Amino acid sequence: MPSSSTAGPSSKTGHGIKRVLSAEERSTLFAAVPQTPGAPKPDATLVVDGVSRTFGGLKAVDVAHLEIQRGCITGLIGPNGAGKTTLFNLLTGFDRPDTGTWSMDGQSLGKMHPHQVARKGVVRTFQLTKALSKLTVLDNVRLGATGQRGERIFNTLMPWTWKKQEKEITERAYQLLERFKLDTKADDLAGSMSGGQRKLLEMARALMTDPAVVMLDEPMAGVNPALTQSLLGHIKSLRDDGMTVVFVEHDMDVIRDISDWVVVMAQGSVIAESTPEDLSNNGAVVDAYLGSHHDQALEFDENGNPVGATAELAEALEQAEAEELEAGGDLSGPEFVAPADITPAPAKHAKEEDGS
Ligand SMILES: Nc1ncnc2c1ncn2[C@@H]1O[C@H](COP(=O)(O)OP(=O)(O)OP(=O)(O)O)[C@@H](O)[C@H]1O
Repeated sequence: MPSSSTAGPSSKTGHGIKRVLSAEERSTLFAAVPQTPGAPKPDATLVVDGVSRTFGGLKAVDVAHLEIQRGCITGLIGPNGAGKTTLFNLLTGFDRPDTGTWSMDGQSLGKMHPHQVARKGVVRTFQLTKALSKLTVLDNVRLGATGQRGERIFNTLMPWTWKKQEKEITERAYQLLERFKLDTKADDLAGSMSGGQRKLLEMARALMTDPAVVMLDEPMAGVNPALTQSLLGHIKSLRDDGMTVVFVEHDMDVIRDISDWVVVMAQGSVIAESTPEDLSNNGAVVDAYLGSHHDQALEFDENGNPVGATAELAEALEQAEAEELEAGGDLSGPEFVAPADITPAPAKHAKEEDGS
């Protein structure tokens, strides 16, 4: 494993090695990384090799090689169904691959259950939050602690061994609730919280094990704009505490705002890697992602007729359909593909369009 020469302060207080890098160090570091799929990183913490997962006939994930740089925020993007969540599931023990190996700091994480992966220092949150609505906010966070002594039958016979630990767990849960400004809600039922607050709760729970790598699956989904900025700040603060963050996101503004590096997946594979600034110059990204993205902004006039880039897109589609029919083709089948050279309108997040 290559080790960093770009050293900021490093620590090993929780699991794995944490390294705090300044903005300048991060930008210098990535300036030297080739913008190609599977690019080696100067100080990779997670390394994935040949990981594949098939559902029926569909290859949901087929990642030949991927390295995640320590102490930085890596954004993972790709069209719906690209395999992002499945890759998260595989790497964190929630699913089993058909092939492949992956490791953190040279230690294999394969064939482990999620709580074992968490003990090694890699935690994740879910696209749909998994807060237990009938438990209090505090208890939800406490559940993030793994390997409590009281869980073992032998230890239940010796309450003094776990009572101390119980107290420590509760104290840590309170600290995390304070960090996410949820401490005033500690005794509320999790079911009473808003979508955004649940995302914060999930992050608090994930931090209970003091992880080195935090994987966030669409942390902004379903969050109202007022909380978005606060969530973004919290994600940056994870990195600023030396954690490595990998997060899935569809909103390109968010990706550009907080990612140090972006990995692009399509049809299960990593098809591009890039700095956020260079994303829109990458042809593969534009073709595979922006051009087919569900949040692509469509514009219509008051009569419902497409205008601007949307009109061009509609016209190109009509022409492609006409050509296909003229050539004796059939538009009902899945094999009909719209031309790739249609210039997409700039991607825009749905929440901007509906004004919510
Ligand atoms: N348990 C499953 N059984 C069958 N097919 C699955 C299963 N999980 C995922 N898939 C399929 O695998 C492919 C990849 O799905 P995945 O959810 O990983 O994509 P994604 O990039 O996370 O998409 P999105 O952005 O919509 O969340 C999709 O075609 C999906 O339908």
